[in-house]
Amino acid sequence: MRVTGEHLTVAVRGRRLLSGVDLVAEPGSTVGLLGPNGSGKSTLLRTLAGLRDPTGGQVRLDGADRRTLPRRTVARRVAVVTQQTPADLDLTVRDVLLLARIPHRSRLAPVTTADVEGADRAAERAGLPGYGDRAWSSLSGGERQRVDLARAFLQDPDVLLLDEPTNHLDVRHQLDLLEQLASSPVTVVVALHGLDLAAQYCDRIVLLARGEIVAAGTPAEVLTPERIAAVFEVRAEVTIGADGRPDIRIRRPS
Ligand SMILES: Nc1ncnc2c1ncn2[C@@H]1O[C@H](COP(=O)(O)OP(=O)(O)OP(=O)(O)O)[C@@H](O)[C@H]1O
Repeated sequence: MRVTGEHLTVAVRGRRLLSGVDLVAEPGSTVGLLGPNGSGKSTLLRTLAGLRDPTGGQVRLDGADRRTLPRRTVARRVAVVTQQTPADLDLTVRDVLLLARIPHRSRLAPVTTADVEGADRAAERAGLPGYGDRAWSSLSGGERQRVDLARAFLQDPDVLLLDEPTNHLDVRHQLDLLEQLASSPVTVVVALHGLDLAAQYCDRIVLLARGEIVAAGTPAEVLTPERIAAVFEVRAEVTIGADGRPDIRIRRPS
């Protein structure tokens, strides 16, 4: 499914959080949103996800205005993982995973054994075997994040919108997740802070600063030392590898 943001503007009390942002995520591609703190990455993701209405512009899914599509269709086809999962949910890991199947079940249909088995298998795939009965609130930050991501995949969506999904993950789980995203047929838009990981795994990068797009294109086109210095105010050495992707080394300030 193609995700398009057309000239998206978001303003709150006269302050522009996004200004005329255009973005296209082609079916099956992985698009990375990069930018400094407060540059508008979460606002853009939440707007694409329909969690926030744009003040101007529109979001299209395969060309159709998102607002004209039935809610249930969108809930089935678009999975969202934001940074704002409440910590005090009185739910088990299995309960949280079962939420993924709600848009796929007919109304009032009970949870089936197959649903429960599917949820437990998803926990196992997330590296959390036997965690089904564990209280959600007892999980570590990284474990919660892995369950959240497992829930998104269990939804079997066409589009995944992820806000900093690696921020609690150890390095191996970061790589596992990005491998999974890059190799899946799902269209992914993902906000990331790691320039090196984004460069290695994303098909395209959209670089934001102060609510506007500074650059968009392949990682090699966008992540040049000059642009990294201008936007992030750090010095970086960039070499292009045999695969055409930039290898980014952030230097200690001298
Ligand atoms: N509801 C709101 N009211 C006022 N300002 C807001 C609101 N939501 C976000 N902002 C502001 O909009 C700007 C963009 O925020 P956003 O969370 O989109 O940035 P971000 O790029 O995701 O940042 P980070 O890297 O820190 O997560 C910030 O300056 C933030 O303070």
